[in-house]
Amino acid sequence: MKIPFTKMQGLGNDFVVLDGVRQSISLSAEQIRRLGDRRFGIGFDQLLLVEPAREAGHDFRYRIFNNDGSEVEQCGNGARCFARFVHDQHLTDKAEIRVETARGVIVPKLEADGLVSVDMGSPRFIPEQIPFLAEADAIIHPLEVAGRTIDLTVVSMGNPHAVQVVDDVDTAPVTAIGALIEAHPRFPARVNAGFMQIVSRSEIRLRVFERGAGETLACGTGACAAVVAGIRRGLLDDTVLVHARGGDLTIRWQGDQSPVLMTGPAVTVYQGEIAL
Ligand SMILES: N[C@H](CCC[C@H](N)C(=O)O)C(=O)O
Repeated sequence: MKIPFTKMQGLGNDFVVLDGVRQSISLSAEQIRRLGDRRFGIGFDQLLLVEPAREAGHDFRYRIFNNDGSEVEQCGNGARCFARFVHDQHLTDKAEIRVETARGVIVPKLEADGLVSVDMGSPRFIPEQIPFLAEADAIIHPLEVAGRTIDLTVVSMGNPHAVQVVDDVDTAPVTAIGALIEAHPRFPARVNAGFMQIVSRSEIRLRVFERGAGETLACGTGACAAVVAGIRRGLLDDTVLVHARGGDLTIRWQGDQSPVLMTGPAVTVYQGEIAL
């Protein structure tokens, strides 16, 4: 069976996007892994599947699969590419769309300047909501990793994030320590590991070792989680420029249960079709 696909990227975090509205698509984890293979398949960090909404008042459903085939709750860079895709494919003419995800509704909006802004919903901190094994919410949770104690701030943006502050992201042990945090037993569903360097109260540099994908050039939910973590720690103001290795995002959060707002690019690279 041949299926059409669109290759997209948000700050170098790359995606294959499939239209599950005009055609019913069901892929096994093995098929997703094969499509995601950068030599034997198309290659992507995540696969995004667009589906019809299940509830009235919503425009679409959005499913996200990591490169390792795992289905996950949320993807920030993917949300911007999703919005660009459904607009360019004429699946909607709305600039602002309401999208169902596994953990709530997000609202991407195509901006006049070509960027895409997304209301990513409110962050969650209660350990069971991350999920993270801990007695109670705390701004900093010490975690034993490879004989070291690392101070983590844990945040759910629908998907789980563990954020630490480092002096220099360029020299931080992202691959070695990120992999150990991702698989740490206190994160029963694994976790995305963020490494944040504070440049000023309105600017950070960030690298993320993503659950199920390894280090990516940018992580949208990781940027949201890092800014929320920095604000909770009293290190950042409510609007922050985030420098990822693939480019910049602007993240805004005004605390408590207010939503996290993310703005950044979404780019179509090419279209193709592939035999499954
Ligand atoms: N690896 C993530 C999903 C993709 C998130 C990232 N690509 C983003 O832009 O938010 C997870 O397993 O929760």
